[in-house]
Amino acid sequence: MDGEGFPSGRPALIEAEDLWLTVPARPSGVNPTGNPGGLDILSGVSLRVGEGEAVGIVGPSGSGKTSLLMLLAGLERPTRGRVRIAGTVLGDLDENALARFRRRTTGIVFQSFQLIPTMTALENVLVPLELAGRADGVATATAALAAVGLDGRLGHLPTELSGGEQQRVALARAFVTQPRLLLADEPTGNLDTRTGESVMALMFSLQQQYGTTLVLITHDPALAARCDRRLHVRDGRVTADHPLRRDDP
Ligand SMILES: Nc1ncnc2c1ncn2[C@@H]1O[C@H](COP(=O)(O)OP(=O)(O)OP(=O)(O)O)[C@@H](O)[C@H]1O
Repeated sequence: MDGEGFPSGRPALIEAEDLWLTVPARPSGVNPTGNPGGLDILSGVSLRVGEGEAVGIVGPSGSGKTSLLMLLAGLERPTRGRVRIAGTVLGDLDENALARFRRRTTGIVFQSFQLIPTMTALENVLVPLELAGRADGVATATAALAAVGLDGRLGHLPTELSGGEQQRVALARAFVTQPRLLLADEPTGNLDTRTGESVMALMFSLQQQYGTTLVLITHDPALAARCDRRLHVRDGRVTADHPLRRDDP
């Protein structure tokens, strides 16, 4: 199927149409996708995600999940096709406008936390607030860290925090500007099972509290099952789209 999916009954926050991502063919000339002009990482992916919806993206390693997320984040541009987030077509924006739009609209959480190593927990969470020109930065960042249970770790550097604590700082940083969209790429991939579960409980709780739209890449079926919908990606295509939790009939 083409990934248009089930109507969620909510206004769309993400509308992606016929996304292709093609990279130059490998020097060996061997190209499993059969495109002589290059290697198709994504092949005509279309999807709509409703405001406030949580979508789990599952699929084999190398199927294109992270690449799709990068296009939705505007961190990569598609070779063909269009991404519209909250009514804005990302391809219409130059790099500066795109960065501003992303700061206003999108939070991102990665498997490897991606905290700035020379900054304390508080300073890491302050970064998006300062970029947004917020005068209330310290109080807001402190409250965000308290909300993830880290009010006792404000002055700690990432190396002085456990993996679960680092990911909670990353969640605080992602949510502190209350973005409409949160993109998460295997956020529990580097955590043990129990820590991963508590980080995920926190992420879903913040997502529901703020009504954030969530796109979550995961290899964990239990995590995908906590989403409203589950998209299967295989060989650069969306091959199935299942409604789950709240949209179940
Ligand atoms: N810039 C690039 N140049 C060439 N190939 C790339 C590039 N980026 C990604 N790929 C290839 O595209 C395919 C999809 O990669 P992607 O990281 O999106 O997969 P994934 O589904 O997220 O995998 P995983 O579950 O292992 O993280 C892979 O085969 C990868 O090697």
